[in-house]
Amino acid sequence: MARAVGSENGPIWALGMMSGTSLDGVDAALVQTDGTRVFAFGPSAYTDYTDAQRAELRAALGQWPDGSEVKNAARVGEAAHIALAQTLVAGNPTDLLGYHGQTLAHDPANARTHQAGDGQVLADALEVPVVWDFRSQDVAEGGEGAPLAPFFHHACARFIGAEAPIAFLNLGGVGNVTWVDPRIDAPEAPDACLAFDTGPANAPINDLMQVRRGIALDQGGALALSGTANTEFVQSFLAHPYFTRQPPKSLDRDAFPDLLTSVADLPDADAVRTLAACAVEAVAQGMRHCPSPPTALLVTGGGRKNAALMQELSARLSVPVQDIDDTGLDGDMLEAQAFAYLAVRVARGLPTSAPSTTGVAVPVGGGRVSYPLS
Ligand SMILES: Nc1ncnc2c1ncn2[C@@H]1O[C@H](COP(=O)(O)OP(=O)(O)OP(=O)(O)O)[C@@H](O)[C@H]1O
Ligand SMILES: CC(=O)N[C@H]1[C@@H]2OC[C@@H](O2)[C@@H](O)[C@@H]1O[C@H](C)C(=O)O
Repeated sequence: MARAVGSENGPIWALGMMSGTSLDGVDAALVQTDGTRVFAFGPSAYTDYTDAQRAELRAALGQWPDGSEVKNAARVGEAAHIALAQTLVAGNPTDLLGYHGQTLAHDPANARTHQAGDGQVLADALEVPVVWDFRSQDVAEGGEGAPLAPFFHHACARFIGAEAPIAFLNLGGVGNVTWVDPRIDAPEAPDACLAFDTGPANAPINDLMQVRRGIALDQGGALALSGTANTEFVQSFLAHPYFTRQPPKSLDRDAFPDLLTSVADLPDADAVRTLAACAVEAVAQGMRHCPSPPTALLVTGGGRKNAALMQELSARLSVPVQDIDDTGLDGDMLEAQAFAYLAVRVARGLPTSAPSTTGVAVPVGGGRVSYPLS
């Protein structure tokens, strides 16, 4: 029965799971899709990593599969994903799983990307076929391996009935933008999407809060709102060659390793406000690459709850900036839903990225499928 997943054409229920770069926890969400259209969104769930789990994952950041901390990280990640998936699989029909795994290292220039864990372990534990290792094929064929959510954004734009170009901004640990034209049917068509990572977003803010205040994030952006950005620093940040590179382009979580030390002399509030301003300016630079002005910028990911980021985005951009939840989509679950959608595309032999989304030479369907042994 499991092997029929790829040969049927109708909608099925897929459970997508994502553990993002901010290392906060795991998102899981069900989507009913045929790999082209979204038919319905199902229940979702989230689990925070414990401090111990987060520390074990963090210890493996930057490591490749032979790294000394990788086995631990894989075990921790798999266990957290399995426990969360069980809560959803038990009560909901689930035909397929999309398992992204924690990105530990990402180096598309050298055709390498590494997400922790093994889909076979999940398939066996959950008794559901699992699509995983979504990014390797893309980087092997010359792509950036990221972002991969753009095809799903295209489907979402059509789901909400958008009739003109619209953009999605994910403010996770890293920021990424997808510009989509929903009037074009196939997301892999050359003019349907343009996508790229904008720059650091919440990751440096979280890191700073952790180092200076011993807390995980700047709740609501309150601390940033009480500070003032150091514009000189923001300008020097913008001189980084990443911002003049043409998209598609992607970033590793720690691609700007000097950010925190550079704001070391600023008071906490000014330092965090400066990092927020950097994230916003990176988006503003990125928006210049859009083929046409979008009708709106729909902000998804945890950063949409940071009022400093949202206020500055609105002030800085000429397009309307909107919390994606206002459209009826779920900004907390969009990435997990993306990997549900992409899993079905992989199972059905449809591409998951294209020259316009990752810079890959031709549209490519990444991902491996593991079937339960029993
Ligand atoms: N209420 C809030 N106030 C301020 N910031 C918040 C709030 N909620 C979440 N965030 C920020 O958003 C982050 C989580 O966002 P999200 O879950 O979208 O990131 P991610 O999926 O881990 O990263 P990525 O998309 O880069 O893989 C948190 O680590 C925090 O920085
Ligand atoms: C290599 C990797 O895991 N990249 C993530 C990260 O987090 C945000 C941004 O950087 C994006 O490129 C990507 O994730 C989303 C889900 C994507 O592939 O669309």
